[in-house]
Amino acid sequence: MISVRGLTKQYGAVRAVDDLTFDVAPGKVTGFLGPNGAGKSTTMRMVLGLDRPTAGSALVGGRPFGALAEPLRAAGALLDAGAVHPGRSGRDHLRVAARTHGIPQRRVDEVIDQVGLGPAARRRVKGYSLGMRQRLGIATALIGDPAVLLFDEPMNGLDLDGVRWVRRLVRGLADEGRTVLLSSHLMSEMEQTADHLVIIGRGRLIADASMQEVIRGGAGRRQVRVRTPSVDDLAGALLRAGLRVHPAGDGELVVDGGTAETVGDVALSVGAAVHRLVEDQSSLEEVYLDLTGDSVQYRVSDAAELVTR
Ligand SMILES: Nc1ncnc2c1ncn2[C@@H]1O[C@H](COP(=O)(O)OP(=O)(O)OP(=O)(O)O)[C@@H](O)[C@H]1O
Repeated sequence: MISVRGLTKQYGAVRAVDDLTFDVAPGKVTGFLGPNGAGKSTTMRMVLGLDRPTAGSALVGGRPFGALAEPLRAAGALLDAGAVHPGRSGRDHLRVAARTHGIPQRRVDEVIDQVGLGPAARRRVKGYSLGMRQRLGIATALIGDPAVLLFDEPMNGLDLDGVRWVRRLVRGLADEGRTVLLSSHLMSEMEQTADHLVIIGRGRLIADASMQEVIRGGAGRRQVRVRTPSVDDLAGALLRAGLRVHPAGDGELVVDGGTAETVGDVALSVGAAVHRLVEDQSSLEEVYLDLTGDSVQYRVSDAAELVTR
């Protein structure tokens, strides 16, 4: 369990994290989302005691990370996969991490297997691809067999296979009852992986809800597609019920704003047979863009303005 209360970080004039309060529960994958510069990494660093909060607190298992007797056993993290001594082999890096934290050396080979580093573990890190560095970073996070895991952009630099592997890995870790906080800009991956979402913008909390709730919250965009042999009757009844209706041809209507239940009930009330009824939910990407639209710090249009100045 991670508990964040009133967490705030001020860097000079920049309020990187602004009065954040949320919990990350065990047994779930919690996605941590926000535009560039929203404060995700700074929050994770404060959870791990790598940055001192200006105000508020971040606790791991009820205690500040810095106060934990065996920190790597309590929480493991992938923050910056580049932060590894380049002259060491991956295996040596893991051996040092294990030795420093009193973790049995057998864990080194276990995590090498777990992340699929294989024979590459004996090669120097400076020859690693970004994907191999990510795997090593994840192995380091796992070495203490921790109850809490924080992964900042673990899919960066991974190919499709690697991305799917991370998805299965984090799912498995959550299913074992661990607390998993995962940041990623890959919305479709997040939609498939996370159970719960914490969304921030400009350091502030925008949403803290289950994936279902967040996506349903985008219900303004929800559309229902209905096919009926009685297009005119049904369209008229839906309009009278206050819904917006667009004919989509081939006996199909697209209804804005309603749910499958309301459209089905209206059809029943006018005796219109329903041959197909589908609710198109917004994608996480659409809902996310709506939610964070006001808090995006850097926009393509801003960059274009800078170039033309
Ligand atoms: N050490 C620092 N000194 C000064 N400002 C900082 C420092 N670290 C972060 N910031 C600023 O704090 C804000 C939040 O940055 P942070 O890296 O936490 O965002 P993020 O959500 O992780 O972004 P990204 O998705 O781009 O990784 C940004 O405006 C950033 O420039």
